[in-house]
Amino acid sequence: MSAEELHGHGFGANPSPRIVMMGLRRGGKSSICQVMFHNMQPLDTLYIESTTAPTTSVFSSFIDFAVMELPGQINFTDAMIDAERIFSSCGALIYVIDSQDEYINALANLHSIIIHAVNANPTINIEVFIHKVDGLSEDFRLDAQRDITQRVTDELLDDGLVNVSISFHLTSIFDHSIYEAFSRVVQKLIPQLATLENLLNVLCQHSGIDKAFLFDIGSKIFVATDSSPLDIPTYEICTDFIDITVDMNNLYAVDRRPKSGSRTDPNANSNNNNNNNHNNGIAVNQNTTDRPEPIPPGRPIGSTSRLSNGVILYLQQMVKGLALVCLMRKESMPKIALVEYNIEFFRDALEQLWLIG
Ligand SMILES: Nc1nc2c(ncn2[C@@H]2O[C@H](COP(=O)(O)OP(=O)(O)OP(=O)(O)O)[C@@H](O)[C@H]2O)c(=O)[nH]1
Repeated sequence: MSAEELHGHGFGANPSPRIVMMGLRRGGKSSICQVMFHNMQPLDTLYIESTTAPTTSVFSSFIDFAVMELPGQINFTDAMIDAERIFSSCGALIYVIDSQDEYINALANLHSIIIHAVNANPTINIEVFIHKVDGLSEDFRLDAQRDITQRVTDELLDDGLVNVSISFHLTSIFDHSIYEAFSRVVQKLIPQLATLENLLNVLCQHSGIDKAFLFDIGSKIFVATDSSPLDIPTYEICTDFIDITVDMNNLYAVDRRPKSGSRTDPNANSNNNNNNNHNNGIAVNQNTTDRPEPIPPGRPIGSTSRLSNGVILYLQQMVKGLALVCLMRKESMPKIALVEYNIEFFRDALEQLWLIG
């Protein structure tokens, strides 16, 4: 792979901050990108072909991201590969390790990549995905994490690299762990994160909400959450609730496109500009003409549901394809008008933050 090939695949043309994804062959990089950003079913990744050239996935959320996957065989000793150019303007390096395979070679490869990355960009976040943990028992997962963390940090210390920002995540495309890990990676790159968390804390405190998330509806990455403890089952319930809400909205959405011959609705157009990337699931295509037209988004999605244990789930779409998802106890339900009143303030604050951000 030449430097031209590397840079010809969108590096430099895409919105920042960028995330670079690397790792040995068959580690699971393409599968992660396909499942996260292209809605591929995890089982279908079995048939993915090996990546031979860099590929970029762009997704637009509170801020815009480009995730670039580099092929497993990239070699930084090749004079044509310019590590400075790859890493200098990227926010995070995700390194994917196949935990079901012998990982000693992967650790050596990771170490040399960290050295190149940190030399080019000392503030880069190194995110190690200990991947495919669905095939390991709970004990083995923790052992693998402990062993990999120990080996990687020892080697960095030996090289005098003490200030490297490095995190380790146990991941699998077969459960929600990959979404949680990616959320953590993305959150570190959002400059307004502390403000978003503060806003969510204030909203929870004043509205009887136990837990609140700000989700990107398209990718199900959570952009921020309040400071109360987070457990995976809660996160899973929220992502399932988003899926159900979007599906239900599809069923009952109104086609707001102007009828043929009628004048274009200017509001529909301006809505479309704002939400173009995130209108999946907001309106159904009922067009009967030959060429499918882009569908302007309908009303923002929203729904409330009560679980069998009495917990209330509440979802409201906010700006930029983001959704606020809250969990409340049933005692908060009589105060739902207050909750919704406070959420309107939250939405205003979010709009202002987005406009000035
Ligand atoms: N069990 C399990 N298998 C996975 C997981 N993620 C990916 N795989 C499988 O791993 C294999 C390799 O995945 P790829 O996504 O092609 O790996 P890659 O790192 O992109 O490989 P190259 O393109 O060769 O660099 C596929 O058969 C996937 O189905 C996971 O979380 N668990």
